[in-house]
Amino acid sequence: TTNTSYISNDQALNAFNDTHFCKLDRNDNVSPSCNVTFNELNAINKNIRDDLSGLLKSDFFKYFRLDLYKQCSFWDANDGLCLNRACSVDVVEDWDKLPEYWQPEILGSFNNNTMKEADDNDDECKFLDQLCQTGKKPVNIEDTINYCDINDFNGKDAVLIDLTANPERFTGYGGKQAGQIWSTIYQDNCFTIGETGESLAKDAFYRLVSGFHASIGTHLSKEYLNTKTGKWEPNLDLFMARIGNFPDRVTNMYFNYAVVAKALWKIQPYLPEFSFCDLVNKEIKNKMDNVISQLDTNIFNEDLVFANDLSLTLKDEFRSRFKNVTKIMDCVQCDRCRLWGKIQTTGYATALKILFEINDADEFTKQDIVGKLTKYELIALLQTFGRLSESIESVNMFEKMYGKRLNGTENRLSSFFQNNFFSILKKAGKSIRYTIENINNTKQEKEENDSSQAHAFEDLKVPQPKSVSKPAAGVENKWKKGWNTEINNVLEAFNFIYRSYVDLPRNIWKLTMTNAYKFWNKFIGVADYVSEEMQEPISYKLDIK
Ligand SMILES: Cc1cc2nc3c(=O)[nH]c(=O)nc-3n(C[C@H](O)[C@H](O)[C@H](O)COP(=O)(O)OP(=O)(O)OC[C@H]3O[C@@H](n4cnc5c(N)ncnc54)[C@H](O)[C@@H]3O)c2cc1C
Repeated sequence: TTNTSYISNDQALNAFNDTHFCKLDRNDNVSPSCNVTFNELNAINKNIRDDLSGLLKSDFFKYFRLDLYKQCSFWDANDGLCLNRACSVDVVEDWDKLPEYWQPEILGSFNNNTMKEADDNDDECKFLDQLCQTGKKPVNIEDTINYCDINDFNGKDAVLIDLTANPERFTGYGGKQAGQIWSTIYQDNCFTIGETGESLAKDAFYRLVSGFHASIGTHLSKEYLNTKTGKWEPNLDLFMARIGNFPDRVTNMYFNYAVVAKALWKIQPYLPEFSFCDLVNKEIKNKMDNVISQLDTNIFNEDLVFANDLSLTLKDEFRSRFKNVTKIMDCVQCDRCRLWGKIQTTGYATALKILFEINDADEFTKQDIVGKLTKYELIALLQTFGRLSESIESVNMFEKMYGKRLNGTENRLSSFFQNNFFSILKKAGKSIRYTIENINNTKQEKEENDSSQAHAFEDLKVPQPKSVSKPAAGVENKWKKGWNTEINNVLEAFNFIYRSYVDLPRNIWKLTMTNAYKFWNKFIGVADYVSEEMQEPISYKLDIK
């Protein structure tokens, strides 16, 4: 069910006492299988951001090829079609602007059923489903090591998509259909093998799915369509309702980051053998090297996942279940969501293949597996890492927004508590007390002075001066000051009451609009969203001095 994105006064007051965003200790390790803390991953991510973004925008990595309209094999998916413009994908039509290796005549070879066959005379760049390895030819792709269906990318109905023109963001897709996809994916975690003692594999599977889900939620919260302004902007409330209030979901995104990062780290030794076609080869390799050299082996320990006798059978089950997850993407009824869903599940599938299939293998098999990686698996791997990198950056951005809001709330609340009517009365009480106390003190001081003088004169045996009957000038001033304070306090209190009445219609209007928004969103079936301004608790809006 959708969590409400409205922050009530009570919640804000609780938040006032609880400044710990996501309730995570950033110095803790991300998981038992990751020897790295949240802070360390944040630091790594900061260092690689620029190179990674540059890489993903390069001509080599920014295009993806996919059969977007593959039949959903799980159920009749005619239900819940997303008709929003934001759900659609723009496919490439102006081919002239594309680099040579994406031209239709070269791409045309994809539609050829013989494309996977080795051909000694072929230009290496034409083997676009393989990584164009120099001196190596594509070989038969075995399906016993794959965690996804790698044929999704070379079917005759596959289209080429510029990912930079189709960013993953809020689409309005949701409701029963999206819920059905997610629950089917989570149900895939019901392993039949290794009920006991193998919880790490199940745990890893759940974390992968949940981290993927949370990462999507983070992107759609970061690029949310503000229907009032027509601008794409971050929506803190949506983020908190979907992810920020669930530390485990945030953790699972970091876990996924560690998994994919480790897979990239593992292919680094083979990087010199990759050939990304002459034009971009050097530049891409340099950038990839810059990114991967910031990672290290401690990020994730894949050896722990399948660690006992059951491991082989469990690994098979894990593989086929994850393959199912990638297939379920065909049932997503929003093109843009399906595209990014497919890319990311393929990215995770590729990471799992690299992590688990080359683990105990000899050097020849390792090279063979990495050598057989298809271009689309590599693009998906890097793009998925890019998505996770952005998710982590977004978590930190939302944390700052949350802190700012909290400070704002804190100031407004403390200003409210300092200046509300009762405080003013309390202050007034204090100042009355202060005035009376002052008068008493002055009296006491005077008496003490008189008596001490008496003692002194007694000691000196000289006649005592007569006591002064008129109040001293300082006491008179304090009376006057106290009186003025009282008048000011009364005026302030009246002003406050007056402002409350003036603001009342505006607050009633806001309350009505907030509920109308919620009702409308529910009626048209989009996420329960109330615009930022509407969400602001009304009591904060009272501009009390
Ligand atoms: C493959 C796929 C891709 C999508 N891509 C996009 C997109 O690009 N843009 C877009 O706007 N929408 C996208 N959606 C829709 C989006 O994911 C949500 O389904 C939708 O916004 C409705 O959200 P919701 O709050 O109803 O709960 P949902 O996100 O649908 O979640 C259903 C239930 O799962 C549980 N849950 C939620 N998050 C987690 C988590 N991280 N870990 C564990 N449990 C969790 C909660 O109990 C929740 O009620 C996509 C959906 C799918 C299936």
